[in-house]
Amino acid sequence: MIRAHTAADVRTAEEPLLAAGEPLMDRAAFALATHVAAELRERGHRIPGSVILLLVGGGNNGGDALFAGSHLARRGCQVHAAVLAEHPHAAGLAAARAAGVRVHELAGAPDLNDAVTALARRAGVWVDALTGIGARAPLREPLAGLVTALAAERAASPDEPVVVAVDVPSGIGVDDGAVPGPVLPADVTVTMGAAKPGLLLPPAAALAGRVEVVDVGLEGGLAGQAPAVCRLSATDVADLWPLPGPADHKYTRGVLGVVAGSQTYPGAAVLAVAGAVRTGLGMVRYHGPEIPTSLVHARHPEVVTAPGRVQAWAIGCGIDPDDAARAQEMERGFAAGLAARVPVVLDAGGLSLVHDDAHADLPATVVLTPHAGELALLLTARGEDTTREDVDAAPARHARLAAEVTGATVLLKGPTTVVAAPDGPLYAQADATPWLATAGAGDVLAGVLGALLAGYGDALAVYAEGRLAGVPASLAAAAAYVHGRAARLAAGQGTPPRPRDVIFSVRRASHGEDDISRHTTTGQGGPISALDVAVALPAAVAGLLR
Ligand SMILES: NC(=O)C1=CN([C@@H]2O[C@H](COP(=O)(O)OP(=O)(O)OC[C@H]3O[C@@H](n4cnc5c(N)ncnc54)[C@H](O)[C@@H]3O)[C@@H](O)[C@H]2O)[C@@H](O)CC1
Ligand SMILES: [K+]
Repeated sequence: MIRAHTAADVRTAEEPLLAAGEPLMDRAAFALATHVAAELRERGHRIPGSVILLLVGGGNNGGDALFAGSHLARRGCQVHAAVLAEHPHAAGLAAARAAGVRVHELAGAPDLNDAVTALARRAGVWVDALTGIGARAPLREPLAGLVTALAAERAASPDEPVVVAVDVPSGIGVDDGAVPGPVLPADVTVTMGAAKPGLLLPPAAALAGRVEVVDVGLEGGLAGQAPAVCRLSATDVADLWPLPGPADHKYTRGVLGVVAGSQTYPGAAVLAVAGAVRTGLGMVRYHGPEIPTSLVHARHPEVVTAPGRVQAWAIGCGIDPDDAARAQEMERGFAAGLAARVPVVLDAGGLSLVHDDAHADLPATVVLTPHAGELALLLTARGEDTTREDVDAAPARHARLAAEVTGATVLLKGPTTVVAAPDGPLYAQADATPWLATAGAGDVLAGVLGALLAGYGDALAVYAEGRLAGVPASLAAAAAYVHGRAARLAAGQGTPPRPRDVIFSVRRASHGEDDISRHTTTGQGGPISALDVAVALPAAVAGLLR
């Protein structure tokens, strides 16, 4: 699991170490230099003679780069430092000069953008050390204008330079993932001590590239702090996955009640049921009119239509809340789920059930699965005027707000799926592929999540009491992971990139385990349908449990 900690928590953890004279910046700089060298090697460049540009701001972030630059200069690189602050890190500057780094003091220069762009044009690696966790986004001028110019230069450059961000891409919201101004997109972010929330959360996460976490010795200090954002890896999901034992039968494995699909959208029923059945559970009880029931049966003869006890509900895919009969059925399922204190997934039309506060103060075992537009409608209906654009600009904040307003767990769908409970850590899962942006994919996810929640059986009922309210959130993140993994398999892209929790300052050899992700995430893959995703689920789960 990747655990991201806020800037304040990182500072608290580093304080006693700095007081004890621990060389945190030396470790950070050495690891940074090692990663830059590895990037050069990976692109087939020799390290001696490579041209590197450091973009140096006024704080310790700039200090990291200056010390790293001195290591690289000693390894034969031609290192240029564009120093953009009046008072750069003094010891870092001295070390850089002593090692032969060419220092260009450009603070206040009238032709700043031209001067830095000219240096950038000659460099194969740009190290973004303008600001780190000590800065508040957005970047101020003149750095904002400079970053805009550099981003344009990079996009126009025939052989794009590698951009390595130090700690965070300068200008992102470190704690909230906001992108309120210009940011130079990075290929790699080398982050110190622990991942930061903005490296996992959209929209900033998309600007961070691959994230390498450097162990500078903060782990002990951070162990006592709750992470702000988590990202589950395959191992975490496997640990959460309910496995059938020899004594299990269909009822102990979990039964899911599904209210999905309608005359108008019959396919949603098939897809939600396919998602559930192929994720693995004891039984699906489907509630619906003749069409889509006949379609569901044609594809899944194992589905039962007789009402009875269930351990979870999945409600709302392919249902228009204005369809009175279906709306009534949704309401019945929801009320039954709440009364029995079993988990309920509300998707699509099912979200209308919480547009008013008729069911106030929901338990965290109710999981809402909106996309950005649906979340905006829900928040607006609950008195928090919100547009889709607002949600896209700050997905995590709005998911959390919806969780606080309703009490439920909120899984906000998007290229990065964000899960928020009313409290506890957020989850940010980026396991899928853009090929997954296709009709019906969300119906499959509702089925996956419903099956996983049902698989926990009555055990989850205790969480409805408010204890361990974060468990449904971790299961929702696990469902997003498996859904994304199935999509990648279906698209022919292999398994999701393996998040690397900690990369030690000395990088392992290129055949090491850490390189698995590169081999499995190359190829662009190809188009998939929602049903393809459902079909790939058993293999996705099996691969996970291997
Ligand atoms: N936390 C840790 O354990 C470690 C942190 N280190 C580094 O130290 C960094 C934090 O250093 P600092 O606290 O000095 O702060 P930063 O270097 O992040 O930022 C401070 C500098 O940015 C400028 N600034 C602030 N907001 C700005 C804005 N909106 N626009 C333009 N300029 C702005 C300030 O004037 C100052 O010069 C980390 O990001 C990391 O790179 C490492 O050296 C060692 C270990
Ligand atoms: K930076």
